[in-house]
Amino acid sequence: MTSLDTTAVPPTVLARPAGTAGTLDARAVSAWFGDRKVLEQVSLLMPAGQVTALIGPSGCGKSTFLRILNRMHELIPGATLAGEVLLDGADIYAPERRLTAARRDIGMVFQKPNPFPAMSIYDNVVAGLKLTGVRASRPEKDQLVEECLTKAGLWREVQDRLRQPGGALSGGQQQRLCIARSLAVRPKILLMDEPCSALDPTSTRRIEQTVRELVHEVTIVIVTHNMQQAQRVSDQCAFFLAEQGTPGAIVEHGPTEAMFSTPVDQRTSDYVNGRFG
Ligand SMILES: Nc1ncnc2c1ncn2[C@@H]1O[C@H](COP(=O)(O)OP(=O)(O)OP(=O)(O)O)[C@@H](O)[C@H]1O
Repeated sequence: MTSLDTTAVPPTVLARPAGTAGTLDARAVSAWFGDRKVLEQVSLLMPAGQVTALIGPSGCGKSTFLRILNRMHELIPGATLAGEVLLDGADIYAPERRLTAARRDIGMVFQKPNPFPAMSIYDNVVAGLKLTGVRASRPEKDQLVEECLTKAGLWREVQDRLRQPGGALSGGQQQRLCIARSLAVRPKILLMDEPCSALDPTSTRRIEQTVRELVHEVTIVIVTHNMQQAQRVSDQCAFFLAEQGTPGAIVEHGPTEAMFSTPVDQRTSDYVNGRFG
């Protein structure tokens, strides 16, 4: 290594400043499970610093689309896809791009809170660093744990018991711990797949509040079946539909307020007003 060879030393995650939300641009994304096509030419721009809600009836491909956005779809046996996903202009599926880079830049929070139950709250937060090969000193970790738990709205509740297991927290707290864990690698995008569906109304509102607080520094894409939630948290919505055995596609997308008050397509109007789905 020469003194000019900066590429040989990967910058640490901790060197990346917080507040670097990215733009995701899905272009003509199609998806298959075996020979069954489940998504048809889905294109959607998810702008930096905004919350995009993916709405639509069960089975229309929202979760599949979300998994394509951080390269989790390809892990499912028999699953294939076509199209492009650009993160700040660079295709996350480009052959030279490493899978771990996509995962680091694009975090995911799942429907069911999935902290490592026996691991301490502190270790849960820093777990992602190890998985993405990043070393951090103890003071750096201490700082990161406080920062991420604060951003996830959990610090005040757990600051005195950081060494207790993550599994001992309530469901809502566990979900906020998972959000903190995702934030620890400083992602540019956070994908959330029905993050509140297993939570009570109070925990749900707390997560929604967290989403709004976070969006200034991380772009959020959230799947939700809850139309009130979509209206409360999102800046724009995309309505997915898979009609009569056809693959899922976006019927309409746009600013959330317009999608709910003046939808262009009758099917959108029927769905957001609870007439089907
Ligand atoms: N692992 C899989 N293997 C085969 N088919 C799958 C798999 N996962 C999903 N599918 C199918 O792909 C289609 C889209 O499913 P997906 O879970 O993306 O829809 P969704 O809109 O997220 O549904 P829900 O709102 O119920 O979560 C469905 O027909 C589903 O049965």
